Amino acid sequence: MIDNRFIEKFRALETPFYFYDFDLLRRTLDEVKQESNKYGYIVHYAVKANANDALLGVIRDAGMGADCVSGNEVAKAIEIGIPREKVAFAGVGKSDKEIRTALKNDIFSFNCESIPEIEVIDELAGEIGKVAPVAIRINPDVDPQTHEYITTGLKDNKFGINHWDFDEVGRRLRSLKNIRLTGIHFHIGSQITDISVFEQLSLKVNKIQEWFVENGFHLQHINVGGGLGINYENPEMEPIPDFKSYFKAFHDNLELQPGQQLHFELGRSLVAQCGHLISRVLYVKKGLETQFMILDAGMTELIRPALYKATHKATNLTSNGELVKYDVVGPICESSDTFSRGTLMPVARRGDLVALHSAGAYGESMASTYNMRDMVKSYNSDEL
Ligand SMILES: Cc1ncc(COP(=O)(O)O)c(C=O)c1O
Ligand SMILES: N[C@@H](CCCC[NH3+])C(=O)O
Repeated sequence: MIDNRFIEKFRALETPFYFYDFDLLRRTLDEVKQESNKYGYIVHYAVKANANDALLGVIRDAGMGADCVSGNEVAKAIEIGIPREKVAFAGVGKSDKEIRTALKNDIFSFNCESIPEIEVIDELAGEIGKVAPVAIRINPDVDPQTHEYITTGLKDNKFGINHWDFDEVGRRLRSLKNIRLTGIHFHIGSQITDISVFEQLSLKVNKIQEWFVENGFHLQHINVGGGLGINYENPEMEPIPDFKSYFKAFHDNLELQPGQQLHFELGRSLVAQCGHLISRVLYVKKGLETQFMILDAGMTELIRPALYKATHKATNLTSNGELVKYDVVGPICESSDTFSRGTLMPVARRGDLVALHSAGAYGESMASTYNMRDMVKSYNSDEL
């Protein structure tokens, strides 16, 4: 999964660090463009998945737009050179400062998540004599069949506007002068591996679109968010996700009006498999019934296992000895700082390099300095 020439380079580097394989990233972006172009669909990148500068540069060079969830993400996308007319801003709690940043930058769309938010955007746009382009984020109540913490489109989730508020939204859209409705937006969750979920979403979108048409609203675009999952258990079998089936699910089920554009905001499926967290074995220690492999990387660098009990396949890059069962853990002062339990891996020694795979999405972007640790570094295949 990681070319030997890079492993040789890793030996001289201080760990832990993220390593991004930009060749795989470019191939993934080529594939997503090829499959989405078949239907004229437009793909944006969800910056929250990974805002690493070099990685964002590759995304920009691929011509993608950016889905942002904070004022700083909006500013970063624009600073990196993503055209402002391809930048969208979502999020349930946009602050006045963040809204002003986005207004100042004349972004493509504010994806609005509540009636009070629409009113504030109207007010702040009015103060500077602008009309803000607004897409209404709708909660379609579709179960994405994923972890409850990354489920976002069920009716009791905090995200989006529910159907019982549509009439009220319609009144605001007609009366407020400093906003302009451009589209509707959905995002039902992340790490979705059952394609039929996207078929269900498409059918719900058709129904919801009917309401807007019946009420005299024209929608230039529909944004169905992101969510396509990846193979964490066997990343080597599926380095590039099945974009073909993904886009086809929408094409076969979602009815667009003439001239209407369908937008996507993919995060994980674009960047997860190109990223690996590289660490060293600090100690191997005997537990009651197990052996602990204690790495110099922990939940500060990759929080997903601690937060969602997520799996990241681990490989010892420098040992091919006999297989031993390990609990692979980090150095942080929390019992949840555990990457996996009872994992069969080649016998480990102090100093071995261990990679945690599929870590390009929600790895570095969720890293912290808890326990006063250093912020994790990163390298990519272009520079090594
Ligand atoms: C509004 C929005 N769009 C897009 C994404 C990207 O999702 P994913 O990484 O699952 O493709 C997210 C994160 O879940 C999101 O909250
Ligand atoms: N951070 C989550 C994804 C959340 C997506 C944002 N809505 C993960 O690591 O899987």
